[in-house]
Order: sequence, then C-alpha cells, then structure tokens
Amino acid sequence: MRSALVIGTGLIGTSVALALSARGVRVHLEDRDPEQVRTAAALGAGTEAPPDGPVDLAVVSVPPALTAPVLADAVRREAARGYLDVASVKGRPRRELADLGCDTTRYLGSHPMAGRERSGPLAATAELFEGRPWVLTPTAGTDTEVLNLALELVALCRAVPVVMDADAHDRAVALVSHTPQLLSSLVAARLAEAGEAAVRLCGQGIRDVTRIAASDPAMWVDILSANPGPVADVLAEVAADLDETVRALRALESADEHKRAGGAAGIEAVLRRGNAGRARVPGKHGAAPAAYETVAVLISDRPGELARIFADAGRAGVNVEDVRIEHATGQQAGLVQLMVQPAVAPVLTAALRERGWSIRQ
Ligand SMILES: NC(=O)c1ccc[n+]([C@@H]2O[C@H](COP(=O)([O-])OP(=O)(O)OC[C@H]3O[C@@H](n4cnc5c(N)ncnc54)[C@H](O)[C@@H]3O)[C@@H](O)[C@H]2O)c1
Ligand SMILES: O=C(O)C(=O)C[C@]1(C(=O)O)C=C[C@@H](O)C=C1
Repeated sequence: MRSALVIGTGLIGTSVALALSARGVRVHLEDRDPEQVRTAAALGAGTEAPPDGPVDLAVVSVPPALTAPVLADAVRREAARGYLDVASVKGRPRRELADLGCDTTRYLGSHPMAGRERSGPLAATAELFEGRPWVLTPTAGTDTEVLNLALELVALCRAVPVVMDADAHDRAVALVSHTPQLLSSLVAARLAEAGEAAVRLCGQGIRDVTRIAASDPAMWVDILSANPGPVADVLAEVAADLDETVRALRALESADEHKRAGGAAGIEAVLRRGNAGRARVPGKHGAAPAAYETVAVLISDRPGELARIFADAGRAGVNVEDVRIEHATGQQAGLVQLMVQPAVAPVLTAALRERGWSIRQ
C-alpha cells in the first residue's frame, strides 16, 4: 500500500494514520472539523493536502451512525481503490450502505479491538493496535484486492487479523465490549453521589473496573443504538446473576446457620465462575493467556523514573511483557508492576536490586 485517506482523524483514525505514516505510506487526512486534521497532521499522522487522485485505501473512522453516509460519499467521489471502516458495530453500517444504493464490493467492514476511554487525535498512538485482534467481515462479494489491502493495513498496524461474519461479530462484542462498558458505567455511577469519605478510599480495584466509564457517552449511545438486542440479552443474564447474588448475600445475614451456608456457597460459585471466565481472557498477540510473574518496584513520582527502570530492565536483558502502575493515594510514589516470563523474574529482581531499586514482594 502506497497511499491512504483517513476520514475522521479522532482517536482511531489518527492512530491508524500514525502507524501507516511510520511505515512509509503516504497518508492524507480528512475530518469535518479542520482543527482535528490540523492536530493530527502536527502529530506526524499525515498531510492535510487532499490526494491528487484515488488512493489505495480509504479508512473511515467516524462515529458509527455516520459511517455509512461518509463511506457512500467517499465511494461516490471515487476517493480510493478500496474502502474500509473501523466502527465498533458491523451489521448496521453494511445494511445502511446497501440501503443507500452503494456498491459494496469494494467495501470491507472492520473493527480493531483496541481503543481508549479518551477521544480525539491527542489520545492517538501508532502502537494502539499492536498485538490486538482486528476483525474483518468480508462477504462472498468482497473484492479480493480490497481484502488484501485490508490485510496489509492490519499487518502495518501490527494487529492480528480475525475474519468473522458481521452479525456474529456484533453478538461477540455485545459480550466482550458493549456489556463491560455498561457495567463499568453502572459501577462508576454509584460513586457520582457517594460521600467523600468513601470516595477517598478508592484503590486499584475500582480504578480497574471503572477506567472505561470515562468514555464519551455520545459515541457509546451511537454504538449501543446499533447493537441493542445482543447487549440486552447479555445484560439480562447478568441481571439474573445479580438477583441471585443479592439473595445469597441476604442469606449470609440470616440467623439460620443453614441459610448462611447456602449464601456462602452461592457467593463462592459466582467468584469461581469469575475466576474461570477471567482465565479465558487471551494474553498478548491473541495467544493463550500468559502466566507472567510480577516484579513490583517502588518508584518516586519524578520525571524519568519509568524510563530509568525500563532501561535497567533492558540492560539486564529482560523483556517486559506488560506493565501496570499503582499510584499511592496522597504520596509522591507509586508501585510499578513489571510482568515478565517466570524464568527471568529472579534475574530482573536481582538486577534491579543491584541498581538500587526497592522491590516489593
Ligand atoms: N474509541 C475506541 O475505543 C474505538 C475502538 C475501536 C473502534 N472504534 C470506532 O472508531 C470510530 C471512531 O471512534 P474514535 O474513538 O476515533 O472517535 P473520535 O471522536 O476520537 O473521532 C471521530 C472523528 O470523526 C470526525 N467526524 C465526525 N463526523 C464526520 C464526518 N461526517 N466526516 C468526517 N469526519 C467526521 C470527528 O470530527 C472526529 O474527529 C467509531 O466508529 C468507533 O465506533 C472506537
Ligand atoms: O480499552 C478501551 O478503552 C476500550 O474501550 C476498547 C474497546 C473494548 O471494549 O475493548 C472499546 C470499544 C471498541 O469498539 C474497541 C475496543
């Protein structure tokens, strides 16, 4: 792929543009908001200049409800050899495109399973898609050249292609993305009116569960409006589990020992099913869940501390597979959890200790 046109230079569009530009593709940027294009261009995502003629691939990265009309417009003005969208739902945009009378042979619906709770080009990174699944939903009518261009795009973004039927995709993301978004919002909503005494105790658990509750409501109303049935089905099952959990907790309050034992068994069953579900969440690169060992290091809140710790890990020849940071409330310090292969954890611990780092067990 030599050239691309990214239409919609927000979080996802600019991240795609940054990844393509970094790998030598000439990227043209377009957005209905000129400020977004200017920002994306200033970040090095591509050029504000329109292309001279059709580019190889147009990537439409606008909110789901606008995806079909924006795609149809791009096809009408013959902006590219192939057209791809990245909307979080796949059934409705395809049907809307067909309703608009658009030739869908040169269109491929796609969805990178990577994102953030922040919108706009300033939240974008070239690495956003690395090792993440990127769903492609070709049909029997999809032009092979367009499928190949899409596979090349996924490879350039260093993501992992996953081919799926559009409606099967929408049922899957109802479970793994759309319901989690609502549940995160529901838990965070309990905090909106909570007393300060409780809120100040927020630790890592609630931070993990509520990160995506900071997402843009307008975008999510749009996503959920295009996938209401499958999400309602999953949420109804969660609601039944919640009812049972409340009953089990009430039983734990009972004076009757037998009822208390039943309540404890009910709660344990929920927690064990949670363990089993969590164990199925794939690790990096879509591979089987990785059992990393964590080396926890105390750092002070000073510029350059993280860079120094990564440099020391690199010097010890250790590959850091994943990283998490826990901030200590009211202190200028934090705990960095470096996830590494179990075999190298002792090597890293010894090397960091030698360089003066404080390791927490
Ligand atoms: N945010 C995520 O985590 C995530 C992950 C995967 C896929 N997606 C999908 O990616 C798409 C973009 O999401 P985002 O998070 O980048 O949103 P965003 O709000 O950061 O960016 C959307 C951009 O589209 C522009 N836009 C709106 N209407 C337009 C139009 N008619 N023509 C041209 N530009 C227009 C906006 O000005 C904005 O810059 C959505 O379809 C979303 O479902 C989002
Ligand atoms: O990690 C996040 O912040 C996301 O919201 C990413 C996430 C997801 O649910 O995994 C959200 C919606 C997108 O359609 C794809 C990815």
